[in-house]
Amino acid sequence: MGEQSPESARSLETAELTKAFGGVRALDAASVTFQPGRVNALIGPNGSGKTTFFNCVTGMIRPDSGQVSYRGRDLTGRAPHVVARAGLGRTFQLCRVFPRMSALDNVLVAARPGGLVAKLRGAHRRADVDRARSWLTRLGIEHLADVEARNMSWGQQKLLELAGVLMSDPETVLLDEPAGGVNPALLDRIGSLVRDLNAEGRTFVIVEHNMDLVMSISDHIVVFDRGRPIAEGPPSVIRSDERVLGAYLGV
Ligand SMILES: Nc1ncnc2c1ncn2[C@@H]1O[C@H](COP(=O)(O)OP(=O)(O)OP(=O)(O)O)[C@@H](O)[C@H]1O
Repeated sequence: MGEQSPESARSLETAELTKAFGGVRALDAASVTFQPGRVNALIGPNGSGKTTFFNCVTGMIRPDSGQVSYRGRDLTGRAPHVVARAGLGRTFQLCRVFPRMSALDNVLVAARPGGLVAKLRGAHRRADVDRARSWLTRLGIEHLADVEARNMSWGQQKLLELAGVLMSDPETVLLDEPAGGVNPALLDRIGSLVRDLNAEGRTFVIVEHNMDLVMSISDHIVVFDRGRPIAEGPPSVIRSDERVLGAYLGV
């Protein structure tokens, strides 16, 4: 990917990333750069390839061709735990938590690959427990530490999943529809949390349909249509871009 500036040496980049499902080109030679230190958003109409992009970047599915690199390191087709260890954390559109485990245990189990084994042995490290509690506190759900995830609201479960991701201290966090199905109060909390975590040095890439949230928290927006970027820039530019409007209207 040529000579790199210090910024791009730390960025998340894809080059010509392509993935087809049968006859559908979910990703069509998508070349994207997400700079470090920003709140980046990835938006686009339904079916434009956003989740497939996340899945290819995080090793959930293997692209047919093209490359994924992070901080100058080639991560193409690497397993999810390798991608996570490289500093990329991720939440899912359909939030992934263990429904019959307490909130605290969910965060502890997410902390490390051996977390579930440690849980079964009842042998969590004190330092991990303290850290898990402090993330629950930071996300405003410490009062639910002993509540089973299935008894928490959808929005609270999303915060819980995020707490688990943050336990691994990722430098970059990929959020898949953080606002989906979340009530307005919690939405505000998620928005300010993302901004605060970003101010502390964490990079975000957020797939989101809630345009109010996207426009209010993003520094940089990439717009997908039919599996590839069609526009990018700050919210002020994206808001008035005719290609973006056209993509959403299907013209
Ligand atoms: N596992 C799969 N099998 C078959 N087709 C798939 C699969 N995953 C995605 N697709 C197709 O690939 C295209 C891109 O889907 P993708 O979920 O990546 O889009 P998206 O932008 O995330 O959509 P949404 O905003 O609705 O979540 C769609 O046409 C979708 O139907």
